[in-house]
Amino acid sequence: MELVVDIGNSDVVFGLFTQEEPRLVFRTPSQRDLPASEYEKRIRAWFLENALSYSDISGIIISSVVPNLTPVMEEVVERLFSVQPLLAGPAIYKGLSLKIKNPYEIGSDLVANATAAFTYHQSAAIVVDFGTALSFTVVSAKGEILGVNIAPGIKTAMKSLFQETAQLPIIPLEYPTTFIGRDTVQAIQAGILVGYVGLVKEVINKIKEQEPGESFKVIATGGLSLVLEPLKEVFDQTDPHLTLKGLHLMYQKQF
Ligand SMILES: Nc1ncnc2c1ncn2[C@@H]1O[C@H](COP(=O)(O)OP(=O)(O)O)[C@@H](O)[C@H]1O
Ligand SMILES: CC(C)(COP(=O)(O)O)[C@@H](O)C(=O)NCCC(=O)O
Ligand SMILES: [K+]
Repeated sequence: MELVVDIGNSDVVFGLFTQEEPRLVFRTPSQRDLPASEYEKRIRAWFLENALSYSDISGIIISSVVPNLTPVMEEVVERLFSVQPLLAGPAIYKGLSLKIKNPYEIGSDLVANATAAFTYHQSAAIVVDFGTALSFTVVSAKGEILGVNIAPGIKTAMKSLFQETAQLPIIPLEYPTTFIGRDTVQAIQAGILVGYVGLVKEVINKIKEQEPGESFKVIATGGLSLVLEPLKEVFDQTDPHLTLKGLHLMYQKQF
């Protein structure tokens, strides 16, 4: 059984794989200042709750877009499982070519998204990841990563509005039923959620305009991928575990 670890800016997500779909997934906040012992405690609790045994883990891959947490998590999994983890990075990006300036700059989570999209669909793809950042990873029909677009994630935009103003509250991320806010919560929901639907559509349209020869599948993933209901019709597929699955594929492609 393989353990896949996706260290994002909001959460660390762990997935256990024996086949294409993860058997179990565990999500825990990615706090940059926590010691290894705290993450070890959380993984131990997860294994205990699910009656899993450490010796069942035969391989591990870690993707991290939070450099401080990379050595912490490497230390934890080596100690718990006595397995040397593979670290997702340019040395193991197999099967995709990167048409970007610097392969070390792109987030390994985004390469994992592209790997899964291209492996499953064998077509050009735009992967929209609704994480701490909102990202668009563009893959050609030849399996080249053409580039990435990055905007603040939905929750990140909402939190920064709260932090930068005296009177605006944190609001539930629910798509509004009215587009003219009659109280502050409605006003922010209408501004952010309706605005983000437009942002996503416009970025996808511009990507398509720039690459008229490609026929893109549009795939959504990330913790907030279901929040913008009107985008359902824009996405060919929504897969909350796409990044984990891409990392698992990346692991398998090494052997
Ligand atoms: N099922 C869910 N429903 C609502 N929010 C979620 C869900 N899963 C994750 N989230 C939230 O979505 C946000 C983005 O999560 P994620 O995509 O894991 O971000 P990152 O990869 O940047 O850590 C986080 O604030 C997370 O708590
Ligand atoms: C774009 C990201 C911030 C997304 O991270 P996430 O929202 O999943 O935490 C991350 O992939 C990253 O730090 N990338 C490096 C910059 C780049 O991909 O060009
Ligand atoms: K992510």
